[in-house]
Amino acid sequence: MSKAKIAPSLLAADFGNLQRDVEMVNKSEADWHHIDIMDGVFVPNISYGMPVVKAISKHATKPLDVHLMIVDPDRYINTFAELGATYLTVHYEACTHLHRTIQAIKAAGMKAGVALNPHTNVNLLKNIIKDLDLVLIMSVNPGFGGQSFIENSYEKIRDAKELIKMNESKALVEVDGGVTIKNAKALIKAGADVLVAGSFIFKSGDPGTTIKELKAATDKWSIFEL
Ligand SMILES: O=C(CO)[C@H](O)[C@H](O)COP(=O)(O)O
Repeated sequence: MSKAKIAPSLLAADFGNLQRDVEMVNKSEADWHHIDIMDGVFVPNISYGMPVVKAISKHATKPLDVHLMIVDPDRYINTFAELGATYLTVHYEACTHLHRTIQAIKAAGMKAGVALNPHTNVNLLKNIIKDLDLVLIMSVNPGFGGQSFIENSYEKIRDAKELIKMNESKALVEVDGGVTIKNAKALIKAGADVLVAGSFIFKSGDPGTTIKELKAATDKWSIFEL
């Protein structure tokens, strides 16, 4: 099996020192920059918008993994392509015409992901899974960092992996919310390919070292213990 990727969530970064924190991720052993866009409508919080993503993109040297927690995401697909997003993930619950949205993301040159809220059944993706590059299992209710991990997420990760396998999809399984070094092993064992971690990394005393430790631990589990 391939090694799990680490995607630090910049939602937990110090916005007064955003360039410093983006450069810390550049220099670290993390794989992607995870960028959370919240509109105050789909989720009860507003994070940041295009000017901030533009500033992140200017300094980031790793793939931008953009998670849209917004209604009607089709309006901004081309904008995020221009801003340099590698992955663009929309919410299943926010898309009336999900197939059309996914095709538009791919036509704009990005990899397409679908995120599922904690209550949303993974099997609802059955008819679109072959078209996806990423399935994002939300392991907290989206909108805020620093929440507790929802335990039934392990089962959803297993379900997503099974659906991907059954349909010969190449989609990666990403998990987001309440991820720490304590649950990382179980998440990888359940089938997670990408771990998003915000508070655990940025609220630690030394984020670069925390990423290194998380990466070292996940590499070990990916190779030797599963
Ligand atoms: O999408 C998100 C919130 O909606 C965040 O990426 C997620 O919550 C990560 O934060 P933390 O690791 O602090 O839980």
